[in-house]
Amino acid sequence: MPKRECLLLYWGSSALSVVLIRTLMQFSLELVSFQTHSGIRSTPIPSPSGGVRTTPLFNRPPTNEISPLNFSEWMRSAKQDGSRQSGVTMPFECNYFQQPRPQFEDYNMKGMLIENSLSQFLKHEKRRQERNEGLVTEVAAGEEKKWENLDQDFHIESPNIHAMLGRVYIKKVKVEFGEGGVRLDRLWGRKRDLGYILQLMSHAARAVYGQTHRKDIIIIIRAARRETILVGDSGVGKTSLLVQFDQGKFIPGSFSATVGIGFTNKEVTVDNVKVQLQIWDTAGQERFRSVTHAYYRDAHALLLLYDITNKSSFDNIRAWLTEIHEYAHTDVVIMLLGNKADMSGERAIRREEGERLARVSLRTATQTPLTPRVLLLTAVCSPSFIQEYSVPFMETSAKTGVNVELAFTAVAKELKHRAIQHPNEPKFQIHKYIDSQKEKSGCCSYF
Ligand SMILES: Nc1nc2c(ncn2[C@@H]2O[C@H](COP(=O)(O)OP(=O)(O)OP(=O)(O)O)[C@@H](O)[C@H]2O)c(=O)[nH]1
Repeated sequence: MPKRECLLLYWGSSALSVVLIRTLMQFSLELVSFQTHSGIRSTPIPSPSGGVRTTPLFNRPPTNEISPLNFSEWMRSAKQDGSRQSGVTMPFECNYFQQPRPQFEDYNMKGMLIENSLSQFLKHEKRRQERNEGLVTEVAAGEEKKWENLDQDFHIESPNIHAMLGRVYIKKVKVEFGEGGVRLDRLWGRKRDLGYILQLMSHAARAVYGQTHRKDIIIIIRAARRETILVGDSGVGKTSLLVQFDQGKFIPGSFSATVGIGFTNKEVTVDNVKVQLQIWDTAGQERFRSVTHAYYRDAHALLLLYDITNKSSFDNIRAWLTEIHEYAHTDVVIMLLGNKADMSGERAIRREEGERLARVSLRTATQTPLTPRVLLLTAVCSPSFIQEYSVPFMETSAKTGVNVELAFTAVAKELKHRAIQHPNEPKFQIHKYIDSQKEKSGCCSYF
């Protein structure tokens, strides 16, 4: 197959880039990788090539805006620039999306170019795989030292690309260029195979260059942090739960309702892999509902809270599930939490009631009312059936911290396993994990 140039555009996920880079190299595509990055919603630019030095590739940032249409020219002029160095990355501003697009307008785009460092990049990735460390963020978090002694010639050995891509969770793919361009969006939240990726690439190429120019291929992928959203009635303790998880403290005192929505970034290490959680704290009050709906769409996980001392917050869980069903993606991880477990003296909802609600919160229960038939159905189902289809449940206390860490860690584990399950690895059983951890910590003795 002849060599072809490829421009890979993506932002948010270094893991995904590794997989795509490997794929593209398989197809003899000469690769130039370019990563865009959200400057507002995340921490400083993660280097997809880990510890590659960040010496500027060029003395000055490119004056012209880079786009698929002027990319070759841009590269040519860049190569003539005497200041070019090898094996480096360079962050630069990229105002790539010129037209207002609501979902992107808050992004301050930054980019980085990885070029000669690619072989090192892949070597690093291979080592990581050998250590069975999965594909998540180590590349981004890599240390400079690891790069020092790597030799240059690297071969991709038996890359199980199909299997790897099968496990990649492409959150949203968007290809949209100028007039007459192809627009491929609303593809988020699905696992895609190699055939699909290649199809997408060819669509993109056609959109930009037409049938006759198939030289360059452009992919734009958004694969962000694992977004987790806290939902539930006002006053159930969503903000307090997040503060407890993030800062390990509980701030007692007068209750001030959340206005709109806020978020916290938190890194959780599961099985030696760092998972970046972006946790969104929503306002429980009805008047903010339309704001929060917009965020459901991008959620990987939803923590649905009620207050064990407040019956109506429990009764409203069904309404929340209906909303989730309507606005969130079908793959979303849902966990039911009965908060304020420290206030057992004022308990209005027994723990078993929470457990039962979680059981009948089967995927279908979001559409089906809780009729006696549904209850009967779940009552006669085997434990394994229930484990597979029920929503994980636990009681928490944002005040004492009971089960708070566990709730988020379980979600992070589930998301990590969904994204990068190794072929020989058994499926992660979130219910079993929660049960085992609860037993270990002896957390629930006072429930
Ligand atoms: N005892 C006890 N009080 C809690 C707990 N969690 C929250 N609270 C209290 O409950 C009140 C409401 O907590 P918030 O965390 O603000 O509730 P919220 O769900 O974020 O409310 P909205 O922002 O309106 O949606 C505050 O006074 C908290 O101190 C808990 O686990 N135990």
